[in-house]
Amino acid sequence: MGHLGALKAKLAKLRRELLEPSTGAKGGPGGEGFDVTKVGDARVGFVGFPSVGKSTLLTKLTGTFSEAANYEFTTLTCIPGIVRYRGAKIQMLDLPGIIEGAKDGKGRGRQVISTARTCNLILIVLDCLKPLTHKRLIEHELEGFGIRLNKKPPNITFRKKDRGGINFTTTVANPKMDLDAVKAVCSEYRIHNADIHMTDDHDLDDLVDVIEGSRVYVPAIYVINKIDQITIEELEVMDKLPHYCPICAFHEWNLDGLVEMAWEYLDLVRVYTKPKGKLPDFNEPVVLHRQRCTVEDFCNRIHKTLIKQFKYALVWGSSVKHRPQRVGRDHVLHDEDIVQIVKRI
Ligand SMILES: Nc1nc2c(ncn2[C@@H]2O[C@H](COP(=O)(O)OP(=O)(O)OP(=O)(O)O)[C@@H](O)[C@H]2O)c(=O)[nH]1
Ligand SMILES: [K+]
Ligand SMILES: [Mg+2]
Repeated sequence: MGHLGALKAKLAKLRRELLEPSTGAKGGPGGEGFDVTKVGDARVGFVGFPSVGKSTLLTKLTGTFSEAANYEFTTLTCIPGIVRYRGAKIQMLDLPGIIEGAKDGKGRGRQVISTARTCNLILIVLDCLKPLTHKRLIEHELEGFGIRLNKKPPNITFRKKDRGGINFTTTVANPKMDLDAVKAVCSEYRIHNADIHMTDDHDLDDLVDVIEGSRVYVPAIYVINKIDQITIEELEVMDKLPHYCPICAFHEWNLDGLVEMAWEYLDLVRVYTKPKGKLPDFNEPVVLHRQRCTVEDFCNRIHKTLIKQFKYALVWGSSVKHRPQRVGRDHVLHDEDIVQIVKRI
């Protein structure tokens, strides 16, 4: 296991070097995405092999035209569109097709994957006639670029020290890694003193991720397109797989289902503002992400300086017992709460 740890760490270091712009033999900034401004409340990127139907999907979902044709690499740049759903504005990005080796500089692969890193959700678009092989290849490309799909950041705390050697503690009964392996990984990174504590059963890859840093954890949906070409029996099998969403972009089958699923995966929280003495504004919710949805986050979205004048907030909704209830800035809001900010005078 120690040997494996050392190898995994070596591999991760080599991968990182390969991706660093300075070492790119072909020149040019390797790690840069397309120059498209982030707008709206969340960003969703379409990643897939050429001609799986990404542009057809963008056009049908957003009404923004993106050229579609039956030859590969029809799309050569990033085409943004917007979907309005439940009061939120969701930016959708059609991207050029990627091929094997994309992350290492093939085609526009790096630009595509760098842009995918900036998304709150990735739609991996697959042609239902060859989904499994393509799925693995795309996952491999994204993972090689530090993107972790449908995964939480590992529950490993890592603290470097000046002395005392490597300390590995865990609450897990039969952990997937032992002290030797942890030491081997650390020594690859020339770390000889550190406290490492693990609460969930993670593996060596997760440890390497924690030490390497700069990983992004993004939800993903496997969008199985062109289901007009398969039988109902085949469709039923695919429909049951986790994170799968079968559609037919061309005939607009199950696009509602896809948007609904995207909404769930984005995990957004809508908060309605209520000016004093007036009815709440239900048309323009403030949209927050579930991980950052305190009253303070809400204030910061309305105005930079609002929190400085903040006295307390009145909240109506499922996050409180009374209606309204007085809460402080740390209070965590729920979807569809109504908030009135009371300022200091
Ligand atoms: N049968 C069928 N064909 C589809 C469907 N969606 C798209 N297509 C066709 O597939 C071909 C490729 O579609 P595009 O939308 O250009 O695919 P893309 O993924 O954007 O392709 P690139 O930009 O080249 O990477 C076109 O001929 C589309 O008409 C579908 O649901 N069913
Ligand atoms: K195409
Ligand atoms: Mg396209």
